[in-house]
Amino acid sequence: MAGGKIRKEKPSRAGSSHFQGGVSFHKSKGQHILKNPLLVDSIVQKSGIKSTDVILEIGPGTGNLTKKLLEAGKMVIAVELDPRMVLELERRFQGTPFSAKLKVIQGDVLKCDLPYFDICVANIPYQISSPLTFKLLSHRPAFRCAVIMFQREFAMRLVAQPGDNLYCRLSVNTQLLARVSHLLKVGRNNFRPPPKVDSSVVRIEPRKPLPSVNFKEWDGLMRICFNRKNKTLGSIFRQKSVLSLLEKNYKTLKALELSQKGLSEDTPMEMDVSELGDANDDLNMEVDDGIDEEMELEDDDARGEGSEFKDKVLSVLKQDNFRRRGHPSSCKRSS
Ligand SMILES: C[S@@+](CC[C@H](N)C(=O)[O-])C[C@H]1O[C@@H](n2cnc3c(N)ncnc32)[C@H](O)[C@@H]1O
Repeated sequence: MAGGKIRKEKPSRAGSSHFQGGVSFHKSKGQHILKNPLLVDSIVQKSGIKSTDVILEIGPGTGNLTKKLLEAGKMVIAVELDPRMVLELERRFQGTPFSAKLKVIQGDVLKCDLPYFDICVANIPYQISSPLTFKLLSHRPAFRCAVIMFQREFAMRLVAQPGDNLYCRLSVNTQLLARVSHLLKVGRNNFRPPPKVDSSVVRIEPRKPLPSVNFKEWDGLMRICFNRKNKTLGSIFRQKSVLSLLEKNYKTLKALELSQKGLSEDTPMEMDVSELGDANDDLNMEVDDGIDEEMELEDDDARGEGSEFKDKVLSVLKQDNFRRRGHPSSCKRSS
């Protein structure tokens, strides 16, 4: 498999601590190696690996976690972007009983086809957190669970519940597809070189079966709910632009229903759920799209032309108590 483009970086000073086995670490590739063996043991133990498991490791680096995974499972498939790390990894296990159990794929995990695996255990480069999470969740057949080290804030957003400050589109979309739980807080000094942020290990267990939802439509709805800073659901859904967008989509849906085709083709399994993860999730929580100042319709205004649809939306808001108040982070989950 082709490797990613390697950018030349200034090597660290000889003798600095940012080396292992003669390999220097590149922060731009998220190379923060786990240096605390007790932490590695704890991650492996909490993963619940069975001796029959095929384990996927993303970004094995110099192999500190890989070694423990090889001891615990039947096979480790490790996807690593950096050819220097691949060489180091192969050198480390050459001539040991582990070499037959290890398959290394050199390349960008976001671009390669993943093989079958039972469980994923990884200390990943944080810049690919969101697309990787949704790539894993769209993988078929679905795996049993993933135990992954994330940047602390990203991890807290994954597990956030309605009412939490960090509850966002990422929380809703992930929890739609998987059960997520926080396993372990990890301080920055457990890594070499230490990153600027703290980390957390999270368990992700795909829901089986997946809820019967058209993910593209769902994500569109979530973008409307969460992308506007400091807006309540009540005011978002009373905005002229949102109402007319929803009405347009509603009419398209009705037209499709009438022509009796199109709908049954969009079963959830056929949708690519990897589209639910985008770069924004890794960088910031909310996108202010600049239409916050748009006029909200008063209920009477909203009942003008095409009012049947607007009435529907307003009645849903009223019914669920979102007419005036209720930021998306305070909406209650039904499951
Ligand atoms: C945080 S380090 C983890 C290293 C090792 N697993 C450990 O815990 O000590 C992340 C690793 O992912 C690799 N990496 C970065 N981007 C990647 C990508 N897109 N696909 C696969 N591996 C990647 C880096 O080269 C690095 O080895």
